Amino acid sequence: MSAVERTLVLLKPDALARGLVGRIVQRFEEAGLKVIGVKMKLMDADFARRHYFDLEERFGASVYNATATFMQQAPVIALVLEGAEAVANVRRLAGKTFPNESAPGTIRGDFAHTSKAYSEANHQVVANLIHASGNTEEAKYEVELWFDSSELFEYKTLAERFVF
Ligand SMILES: Nc1ncnc2c1ncn2[C@@H]1O[C@H](COP(=O)(O)OP(=O)(O)OP(=O)(O)O)[C@@H](O)[C@H]1O
Repeated sequence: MSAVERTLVLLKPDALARGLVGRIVQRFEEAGLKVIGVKMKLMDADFARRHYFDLEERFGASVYNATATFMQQAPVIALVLEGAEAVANVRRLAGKTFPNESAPGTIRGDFAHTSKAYSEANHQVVANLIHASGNTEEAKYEVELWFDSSELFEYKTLAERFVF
């Protein structure tokens, strides 16, 4: 079933360090997605564990530790995006986990280039610029983890909410 959905995006420390915040947000806006929530936050170890609660189980302790440490080294920008099938569409715009496998035209494919092999040789950190919720269940969990409902903008009219 297709629907208007909300999804969480994190602009990771490499996106901020490289000055790509505006260009990445522009990609989502150009695709018709609306920003309905935004904040900057320095994650602590507890919050990183809550955000990446299944990463250690999926990829092991070294990937978890490297990712959690990387995400805590500088603030990230969290966005809630709203649009038609926003979860899958944001993943499509983001590209694959490893930027070298991401098609040109995607955010990771256009603005990054490193590979799994490079990541393995460099402390298991993949500089892939953004996080995007993986599915609708994860999106619900992550939006509620990062934002209070009072921090999200509710579009009041169909014209405001319309997604192209
Ligand atoms: N093999 C790996 N080596 C290094 N880091 C990894 C590896 N696998 C996953 N990660 C890190 O964990 C994050 C989450 O992994 P996941 O498989 O959910 O990736 P994704 O769905 O492409 O990205 P994200 O969930 O961050 O949007 C990745 O974005 C990356 O930062």
